[in-house]
Amino acid sequence: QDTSPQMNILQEAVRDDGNVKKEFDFIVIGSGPSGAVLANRLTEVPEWTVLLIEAGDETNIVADPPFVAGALQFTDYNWGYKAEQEDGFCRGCFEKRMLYPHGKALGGTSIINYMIQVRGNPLDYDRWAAMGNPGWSYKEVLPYFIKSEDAHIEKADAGYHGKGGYLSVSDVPARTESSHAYVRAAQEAGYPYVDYNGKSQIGVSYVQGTLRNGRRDSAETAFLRPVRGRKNLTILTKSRVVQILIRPETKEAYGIKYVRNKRYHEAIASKEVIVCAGGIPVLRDLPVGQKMYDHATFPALMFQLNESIVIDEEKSLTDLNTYIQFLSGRGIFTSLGGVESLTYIKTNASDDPDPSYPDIELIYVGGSLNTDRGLIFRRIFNVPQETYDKIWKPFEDKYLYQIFPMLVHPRSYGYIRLKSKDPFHWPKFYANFYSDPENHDVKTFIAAIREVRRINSSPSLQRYGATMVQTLIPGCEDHVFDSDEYWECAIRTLTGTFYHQVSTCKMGPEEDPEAVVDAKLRVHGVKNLRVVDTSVIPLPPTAHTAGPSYMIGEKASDLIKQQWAPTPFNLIPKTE
Ligand SMILES: Cc1cc2nc3c(=O)[nH]c(=O)nc-3n(C[C@H](O)[C@H](O)[C@H](O)COP(=O)(O)OP(=O)(O)OC[C@H]3O[C@@H](n4cnc5c(N)ncnc54)[C@H](O)[C@@H]3O)c2cc1C
Repeated sequence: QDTSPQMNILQEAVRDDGNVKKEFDFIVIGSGPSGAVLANRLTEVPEWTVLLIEAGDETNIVADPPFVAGALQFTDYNWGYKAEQEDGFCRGCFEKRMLYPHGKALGGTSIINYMIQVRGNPLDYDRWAAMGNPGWSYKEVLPYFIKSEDAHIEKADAGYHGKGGYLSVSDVPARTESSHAYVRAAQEAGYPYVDYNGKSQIGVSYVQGTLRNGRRDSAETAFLRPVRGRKNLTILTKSRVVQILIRPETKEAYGIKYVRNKRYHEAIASKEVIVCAGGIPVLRDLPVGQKMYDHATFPALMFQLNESIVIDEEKSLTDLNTYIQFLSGRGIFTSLGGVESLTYIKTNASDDPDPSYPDIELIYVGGSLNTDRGLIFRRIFNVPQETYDKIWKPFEDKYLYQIFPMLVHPRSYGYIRLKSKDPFHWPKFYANFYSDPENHDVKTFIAAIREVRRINSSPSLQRYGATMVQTLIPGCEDHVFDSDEYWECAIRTLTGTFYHQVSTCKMGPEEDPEAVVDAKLRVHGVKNLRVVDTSVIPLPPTAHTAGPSYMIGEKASDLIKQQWAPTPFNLIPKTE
């Protein structure tokens, strides 16, 4: 029984015989980072008409303050998926499942995400290219990252950032004293201060966020709002695509069928249909959804400090000043849900030959799951109330910071299955974390936890008496604290994700049995149909995935212009 609200629409939907057929040059399905960029860039060509179609609604100012990012998961801007129950992880989560939020709004997941902006490691892209995807090496994609960007970063590496692009990437105005202590401590532990979106990634840095004047800069505010007046751009919200129309004889995509206001409609694309729906499988006979990588985390690595230098949410929210500060783009509301700094490390579990290739990202939060007394953060990680009461509650009036290690290159991968042919049925997500035969993913996490402890022992944090919270995770009491067995139990008991599902429509050459699209993002064996979103990413990047998704949108726009533009058009890099 599917209890999704969308089911009701289907039951009530009736065939609309008075279908208004509309024809466009391009139909873009989904308005997340990739789709919004495409809608913007394709309508730069005055001769073209574009329909951008989005299942979710327009957003409003609720999404603006970065600090409330986590709470947006509990609004209608989230499809509300959950991953399936499996044995090897999340054993102690509520219902033994992870929440699997996905944005459903104009702007896609960039409406509910944490705005952490990371491009990835140069090797990520060089490896994509080496897998048979010409055009995707770091040297070739870097211009697209720069093209999108309007950077406001104090310690930016010269030559790596853009000015005047649509997407504002900035330092975060809110920084706690504890984050300064942590950044210093990481440097004392041997990590250089880096611009992780610049020359090299390994090191520590304050986080860069997609913020404009301290507010969320989403795919909608950055790429759609400034061009909504274009006559050749039609945006339809609350319109859900249920089918891509394909001529069976020629295998050519020529339009879509969608539901809007409980009626079926069709729209025709004279050139292409472009799927930017964030990896929801819509095709058949190709290995869609067979492989799904994701970035796992462990949400219970906390350290206690002896001074009040972390986020004090209660005090901030009851202080009028907090609201006044936000009006001028300052103060705690500009914090990315508490995320303040990132450290890229290569643990001693890594067997990658390249010394510049991290295997873990450490996300520093100047607070913990108890900063809001278990209201939102606990629910995000599906931590049961009893577990919260045991681990976090006793520290509610203490000062905790938390590190979320993110496994950037997991060997384990999961998959997606359709429940039925009904497009209104939610798919089933199997994350399949920690299932690689050599247990390498778990070993990497354990190595990361030990490295975090080493950083924590540096003088700048010891000055505040930083000590690890050592309450045993329920279910792991039989193990000795800090033994490898204990940590393995802990990370398999409380497990989270950073929501970076990739590879479900993998990019690769035709001879690659896992590939769904080619290096120009055209679906193998179907004409006039592309997939342009994070699902094409062939290997998990050393990044959060919105950054790569904007880049993929930029690059795809040029690929499409190269193929169809009536006159040569402002392409990067220049075509020969
Ligand atoms: C809670 C959360 C926090 C995150 N935090 C970060 C972060 O801090 N930094 C970062 O880089 N990444 C983050 N991510 C990931 C990142 O936001 C996504 O990877 C990125 O937005 C994906 O972009 P996309 O263009 O592929 O698709 P999406 O942004 O997912 O957009 C897809 C759009 O398609 C629409 N759609 C789907 N099906 C249909 C249909 N049938 N008909 C019409 N429309 C449809 C959806 O409603 C949605 O609006 C986070 C993700 C989540 C869930």
